[in-house]
Amino acid sequence: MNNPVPPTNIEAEESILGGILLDPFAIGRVIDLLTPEAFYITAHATIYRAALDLYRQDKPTELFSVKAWLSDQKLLKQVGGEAKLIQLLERTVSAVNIDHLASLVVDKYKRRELIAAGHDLVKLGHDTTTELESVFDQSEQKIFNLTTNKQDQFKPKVIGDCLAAVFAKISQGSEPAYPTGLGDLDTLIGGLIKQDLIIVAARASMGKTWLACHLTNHIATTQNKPVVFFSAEMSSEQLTKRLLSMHSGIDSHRLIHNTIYADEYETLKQALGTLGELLIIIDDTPAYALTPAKICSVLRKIRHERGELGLVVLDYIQKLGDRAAGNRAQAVGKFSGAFKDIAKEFDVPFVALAQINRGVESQGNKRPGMADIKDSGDIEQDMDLGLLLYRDEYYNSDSSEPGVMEIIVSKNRNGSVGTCKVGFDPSVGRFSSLNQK
Ligand SMILES: Nc1ncnc2c1ncn2[C@@H]1O[C@H](COP(=O)(O)OP(=O)(O)OP(=O)(O)O)[C@@H](O)[C@H]1O
Repeated sequence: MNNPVPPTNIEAEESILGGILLDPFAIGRVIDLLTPEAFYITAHATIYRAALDLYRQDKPTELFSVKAWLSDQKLLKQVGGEAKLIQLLERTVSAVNIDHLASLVVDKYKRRELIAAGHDLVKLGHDTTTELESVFDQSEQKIFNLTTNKQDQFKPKVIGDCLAAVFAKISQGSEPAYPTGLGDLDTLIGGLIKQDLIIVAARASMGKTWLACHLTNHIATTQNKPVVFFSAEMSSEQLTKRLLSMHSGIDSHRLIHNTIYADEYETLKQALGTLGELLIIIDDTPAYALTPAKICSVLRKIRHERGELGLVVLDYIQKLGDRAAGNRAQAVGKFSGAFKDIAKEFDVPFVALAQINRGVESQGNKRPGMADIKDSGDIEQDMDLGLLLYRDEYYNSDSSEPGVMEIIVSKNRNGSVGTCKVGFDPSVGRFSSLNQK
């Protein structure tokens, strides 16, 4: 196979360096974007490194200083001597376009990185001594590292910059949180806050998925932003039927079994219309294939095509990863850490459902606590908000509180803890605020 010339933009590299030699303030405009590694020509990277070092020492980056620095480091000859620096300077008229030129150089650098990652993937593919799953994981990670701009997004900021951003948000009245539509819960938690990892935990069949459907539907309806539901538990068909049941009020079991009554068709059609308007995106990749890298790449694509995300939901955390692995708590902890990072990176609330240990059944008071979360690992530290669900009628058929779900706010980094009660109809997954009845 012939080796094509790697993507480069030598002219832009030269103009950037010329601009830096010409204008003492120019480097400050590209320093966050451009690293020395981004230059294809080694001599260019060395000259840029010299300028960076001078800039960090608060020294000018003009010809004489750069030449002196290179000479002191015995690098002047290597980069082509003083003649090279003069040539760069003479070819440049101004540094006015330096930011744009930097983005062109970075673009080519990332393409070269992609090609290098491609070669690594080929090597990984040939390495039959490594388990296929690990090969896939490593491959995804390589691409993930390339496509995330975490360094750019999370670079250190001086407090003045933080204050400016904070003030802009306050004066725009920008919403840091999305109401859940359940008044009492919103009073306690102040809505679902962007960048928070929210864990909704309960025993099987308590209503976690229904609550996730409610939040999905409410945020998609009120915020008009994409809500992405990763359903490792149910197929997209089952989940769609759940959402359709919420909208139509038609019993979910009958929808699941495709046995609706003739007089329900009209209602069904209306529900199809309203639900079809919402930007709810279901990803039912099976649990074994659903890695944080995969979640990120799906979210990145959706954000690119549809704009800022409103909510991410995952059903459910213990279903992911190698379930036969020895240390499940560690494995689950790895996921919760990754979900917190995703919430931050995408500036979105991330709701992850979680199972509760069976042990809670043997307690006198069957209301779960944080310690009851299965394979809890680091979940407790990673989460910003912990919601534990409890229904008395789940345990007592003659419960004095039928149709009521308790939402126990057991951890809340941004507000109070406590319990609120909401109305819940499990046949159609509808939730209501009891105080507003
Ligand atoms: N059509 C229906 N009529 C009555 N109850 C229903 C109906 N559909 C679902 N349910 C009830 O809703 C509850 C299931 O809710 P959901 O699936 O949200 O629970 P979950 O906590 O996510 O459970 P799991 O972890 O098992 O998935 C169960 O108690 C089930 O009996």
